[in-house]
Amino acid sequence: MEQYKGRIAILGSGNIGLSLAKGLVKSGYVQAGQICLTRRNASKLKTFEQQGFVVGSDNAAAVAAADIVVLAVLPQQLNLLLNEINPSVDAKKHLIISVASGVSCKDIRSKLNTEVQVVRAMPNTAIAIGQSMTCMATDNAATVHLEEVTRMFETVGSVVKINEDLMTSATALCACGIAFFLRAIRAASQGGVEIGFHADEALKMAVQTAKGAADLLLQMQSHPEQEIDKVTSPKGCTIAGLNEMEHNGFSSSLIKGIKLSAVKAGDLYTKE
Ligand SMILES: NC(=O)C1=CN([C@@H]2O[C@H](COP(=O)(O)OP(=O)(O)OC[C@H]3O[C@@H](n4cnc5c(N)ncnc54)[C@H](O)[C@@H]3O)[C@@H](O)[C@H]2O)C=CC1
Ligand SMILES: O=C(O)[C@@H]1CCC=N1
Repeated sequence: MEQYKGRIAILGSGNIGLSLAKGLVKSGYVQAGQICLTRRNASKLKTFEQQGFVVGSDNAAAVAAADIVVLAVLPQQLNLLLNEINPSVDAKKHLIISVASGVSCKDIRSKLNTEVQVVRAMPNTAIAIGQSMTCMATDNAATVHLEEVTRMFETVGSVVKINEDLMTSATALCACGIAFFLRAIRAASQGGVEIGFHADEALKMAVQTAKGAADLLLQMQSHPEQEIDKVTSPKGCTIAGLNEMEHNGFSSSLIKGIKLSAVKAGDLYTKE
C-alpha cells in the first residue's frame, strides 16, 4: 500500500480521534510523525508523543501544518473549534473530514470563511484494530479527494459511501452499533455464568461465538436467518431459547434502540 505523503491534523483526540490515529499508523497509511493530535489538555497525550505523534493544544498551528484536518470533537464543542481554526483554513490546501455526529458538511462550511471541501465520515472504535465500518458522505468534495478519504478509511476497515441525509442512521447502526453488540456479548457471558462457567471463560466463549456468527455472514455472504435455520434443530434447545428471547422483545428492543439512537444522533448538534 502506498503511504500517504501529506500531514494529518486530528483535532479533538478523545476516543474516536485516538482510535483513528492508532489505526492509520498500524495500517501503514501514515507514520506517527505525520499525524498531529490536539486536545485541550495536551499533557494527556504524552504516551502518544512517546510513540512519535506530534501532540499539542494549538489547533490553528496544527491546521496550518496539515493538509487533511479531521474534526473529532463532540458536536457541542464543534463551533468553538471552528471559530478557532477559521483563520487558518485554506480551501486550496485543506480537506476537512468531520466525524462529528449530526453536523452537516454545509453546517461546517457555514462557520468557516471559505468554500473548503468537507467529507463526513462515520467510523466506529474498531478502527483502532482495522475493523471499522465507516460510512462516508460529501456534498462538495472532488472525486479525487473522496477517493483519498476512501483509501484512508479502507486501510482501517470497510467503507460504504452513502447519501448525506443517511449519516445519522449510519451513526446509530455502525458507530453506536459497536456498543450494542458489545452489550449483547456481555449479556451472553452473564447468561453463561448463570449456567455454570466462570466469568472469564464465559466471556471468552461468548466473544468467539459472536465472532464466528459475524464471520459466517461475511464469508458465506448469507442471511442471518439462513444460518439460524442450520442451528435450530426441531424441538431443540436453540429454538426454545431463541423464542423465549423474542417473547421478551429481543429483536424489538434492538430495533427500538437503533431508532432512538438515530433520532438522538441527529439532535446532538442542533440541540447543543
Ligand atoms: N466514540 C465513538 O465511537 C464515535 C464518535 N464519533 C464522533 O466523534 C466525536 C468525538 O467523540 P468521542 O471521541 O467519543 O469524544 P471524546 O470526548 O472522547 O473526545 C473529544 C475530544 O476532543 C477534545 N476537545 C474538545 N474541544 C477541543 C478543542 N477545542 N480543541 C482540541 N480538542 C478538543 C476533548 O478534550 C476530547 O479529548 C463526536 O462528535 C462523536 O459524535 C463518531 C463515531 C464514533
Ligand atoms: O454516543 C455518541 O454520541 C457517539 C456518536 C457515535 C458513537 N458515539
